[in-house]
Amino acid sequence: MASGEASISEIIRCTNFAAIKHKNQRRKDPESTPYINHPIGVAYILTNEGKITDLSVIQAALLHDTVEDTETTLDEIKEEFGDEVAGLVDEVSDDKSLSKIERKNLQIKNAPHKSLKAKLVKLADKLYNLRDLKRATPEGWSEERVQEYFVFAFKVVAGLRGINDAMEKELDKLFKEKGLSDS
Ligand SMILES: Nc1nc2c(ncn2[C@@H]2O[C@H](COP(=O)(O)OP(=O)(O)O)[C@@H](OP(=O)(O)OP(=O)(O)O)[C@H]2O)c(=O)[nH]1
Ligand SMILES: [Mn+2]
Repeated sequence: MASGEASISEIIRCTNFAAIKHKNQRRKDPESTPYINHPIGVAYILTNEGKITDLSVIQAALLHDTVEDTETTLDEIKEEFGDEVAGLVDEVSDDKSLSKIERKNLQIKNAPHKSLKAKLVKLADKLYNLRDLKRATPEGWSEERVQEYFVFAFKVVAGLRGINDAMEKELDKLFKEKGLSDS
């Protein structure tokens, strides 16, 4: 079998796994969009805009919120998708036993030390979420909370820069609209 065909099968297997894991979860927008739209959209930002075709990065993107937000364990990811993908999912997962403030601060602090592949997933995750915030305000979020998320994302992205011009330019457009800029 050609390697491209093998990758297509792997990507669909991975998408199916994530869809099953997120099946009962919805986004926080007023329409309660199915949660799986987010990991699929993150993977699509990576291929379509980031021009990333590395299989492990795309798999990690599809799986990136399974361990953090569902019952899925890293061992399960390892069993199904191997050590590299499991390592990437681990790198992009917050430790949910910590307080929200601690988790957010750790993301800012740790971003510069992540692997290149994990940084790519994190950039695409933030780009998706900021576009989503622009599209619809999550239920119960004030304008202040939206702005706080932009400021938080800006600080995380500061530690992820210099790796993908296309995604960084798109992020900068959104930051600029919110009065955030590097210079
Ligand atoms: N913009 C937006 N976000 C939504 C929506 N529904 C769910 N989310 C998720 O909410 C998280 C951001 O909300 P917060 O209040 O900051 O975080 P929390 O869910 O962890 O408490 C993101 O998690 P994450 O992907 O793990 O990213 P991050 O928190 O690590 O940045 C995002 O994917 C929605 O409708 N719009
Ligand atoms: Mn996410």
